[in-house]
Amino acid sequence: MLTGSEIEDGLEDAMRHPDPVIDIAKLSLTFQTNDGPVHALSDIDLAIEPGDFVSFIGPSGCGKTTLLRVIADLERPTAGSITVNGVSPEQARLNRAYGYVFQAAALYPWRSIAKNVALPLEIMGLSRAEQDARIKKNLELVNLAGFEKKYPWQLSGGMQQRASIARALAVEPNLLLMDEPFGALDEIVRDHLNDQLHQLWAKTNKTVVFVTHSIPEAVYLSTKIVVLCPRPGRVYDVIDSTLPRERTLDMRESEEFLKIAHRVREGLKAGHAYDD
Ligand SMILES: Nc1ncnc2c1ncn2[C@@H]1O[C@H](COP(=O)(O)OP(=O)(O)OP(=O)(O)O)[C@@H](O)[C@H]1O
Repeated sequence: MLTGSEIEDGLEDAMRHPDPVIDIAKLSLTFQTNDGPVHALSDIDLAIEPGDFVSFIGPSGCGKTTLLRVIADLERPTAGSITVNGVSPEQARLNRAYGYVFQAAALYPWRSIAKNVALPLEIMGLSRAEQDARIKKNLELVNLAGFEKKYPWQLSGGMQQRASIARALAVEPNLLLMDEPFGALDEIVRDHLNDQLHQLWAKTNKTVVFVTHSIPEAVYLSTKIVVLCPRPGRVYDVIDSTLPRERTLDMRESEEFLKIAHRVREGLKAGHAYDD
């Protein structure tokens, strides 16, 4: 039988080393195409802890979206293993473990903002009262309270993207998967949304996996930055951020920020050199 102090030690250890939300080992994915095999992902090892904000960054074609799609069970790996919340990606998808945000807001133009957020909740068969409560809570979280009755075309691009984040959050996942959600927006709007996303993450304590091409965006938002390189798509570097969890946009001028950005840039350069 375990003694009290052994149980305490075990609990402390579990708090220090929580079970990863995403655990990837020796994972590869090869697409078979008419032009021959495409090695989109090769030998990926990665653990993502609860509450992490992880960015995948790398040049076009290095497998960022494919890796996100594997986590979401939209692609199946050809080798290796992956668990999401301790179960297979398929089971995690069935458990509605994650919300997925695409590059385009992908809102239905004939539905109001509230009705767009409600869509997955209708599919889940939630009561009307529960749907209304979740719509209200999540639109408030993304600062869109008061826009329930508007249609997507009445909102700016940034607001539409916030609405699509509210829709992803409405299923109450512990994991948010975001594929270049701000890639199509101008820099000022993007800065603003990065700030809001950071606050939202800090408030909700979700685990976020975020695909980006932008070094400042990755460094500003992430607790962990995964630098990928192409042909075959693989992990070149994993950087645990030394910035405090609380972030402000003016930190982007700090020495620490520039040091991390430099390391990401070096990784991207080295990955390209392999390709040339
Ligand atoms: N369904 C598919 N069939 C065949 N090849 C594919 C498929 N999906 C992706 N690929 C290939 O796999 C590789 C990785 O693609 P992926 O879209 O994951 O890269 P990415 O890093 O997200 O690129 P980008 O930054 O341009 O979005 C590329 O060579 C791509 O052409």
